[in-house]
Amino acid sequence: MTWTEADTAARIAVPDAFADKHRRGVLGAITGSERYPGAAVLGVEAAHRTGVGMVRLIAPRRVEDLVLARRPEAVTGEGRVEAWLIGSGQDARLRTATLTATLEAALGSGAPIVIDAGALDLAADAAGAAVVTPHHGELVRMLRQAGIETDTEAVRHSPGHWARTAAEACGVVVLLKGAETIVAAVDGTLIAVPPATHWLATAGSGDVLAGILGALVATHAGEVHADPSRLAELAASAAVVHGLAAERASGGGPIAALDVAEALPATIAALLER
Ligand SMILES: NC(=O)C1=CN([C@@H]2O[C@H](COP(=O)(O)OP(=O)(O)OC[C@H]3O[C@@H](n4cnc5c(N)ncnc54)[C@H](O)[C@@H]3O)[C@@H](O)[C@H]2O)[C@@H](O)CC1
Ligand SMILES: Nc1ncnc2c1ncn2[C@@H]1O[C@H](COP(=O)(O)OP(=O)(O)O)[C@@H](O)[C@H]1O
Repeated sequence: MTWTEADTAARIAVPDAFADKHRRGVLGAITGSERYPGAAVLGVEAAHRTGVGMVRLIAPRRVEDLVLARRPEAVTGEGRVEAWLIGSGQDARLRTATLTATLEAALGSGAPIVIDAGALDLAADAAGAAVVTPHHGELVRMLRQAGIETDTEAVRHSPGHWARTAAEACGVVVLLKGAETIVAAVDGTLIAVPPATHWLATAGSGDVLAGILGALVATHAGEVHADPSRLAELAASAAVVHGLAAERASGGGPIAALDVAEALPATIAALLER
């Protein structure tokens, strides 16, 4: 199955007269680190520009300061959230015990969760519906952790096969990034995403994708609770929005990751007008 723009437009939660920032959905983001603070900036920016009630960021002070300088809308510290985004801009090898405990609390909360980059090794601890967003190298690491041996060349050759293998082995939705983006549902169903501009192969564009997906999950958290299979559809929708925003930002030329995030509102408006 190939996910279309019409499928994607149907997964955008448009606020109505009864909307308020809490009802629309609050995304909790545990992202960024001293080493990669920018990833948190990119993810929070992308989440706001995709449309979400609120973003609560839990991060070191320097990360908070940088995010707030760009997005004063973000709220820092703990509080009620409908969904989580964790791991972007983190390195599992450098993780402190405090950060591990914070991530484990989010994973154990039962709220739907988007697991990226430096939290992928904790995916098995998710108590609720979970979607992981690895690139090829990260997928190989996840599979190894599950006792399945492969390499990036094999994943590049058969991305659908390896995404499905990881989804079934780990019990999570897998959004496998790369020149070709594929989503594997927990039951092994594959959803193909139309190819995006290759200008997307630039640092931080994956952090933007994670923020888009976080916002889509936070604004559909009730539906995901009722039917966890919805998560794969939201993952495919995030990838389509990401690709369209990249196309719009690029116009045929180079892009920086933040350009993709900035193009999100016009991209979503165009999708809804279809
Ligand atoms: N501005 C920022 O703060 C940025 C932070 N980032 C963060 O940097 C951390 C490390 O991420 P990386 O992916 O760089 O490092 P990783 O340690 O995950 O992997 C990089 C290694 O994996 C290999 N690899 C194999 N297949 C790959 C593929 N398809 N794409 C990319 N690398 C592949 C590369 O050769 C490289 O040696 C993550 O937490 C990420 O979120 C990056 O997103 C870049 C931008
Ligand atoms: N050759 C390519 N063509 C199109 N999109 C690509 C290509 N390579 C990577 N991408 C996309 O760019 C993003 C890169 O994400 P990721 O590898 O996590 O990078 P980063 O960690 O720097 O954010 C993903 O959305 C991926 O699908």
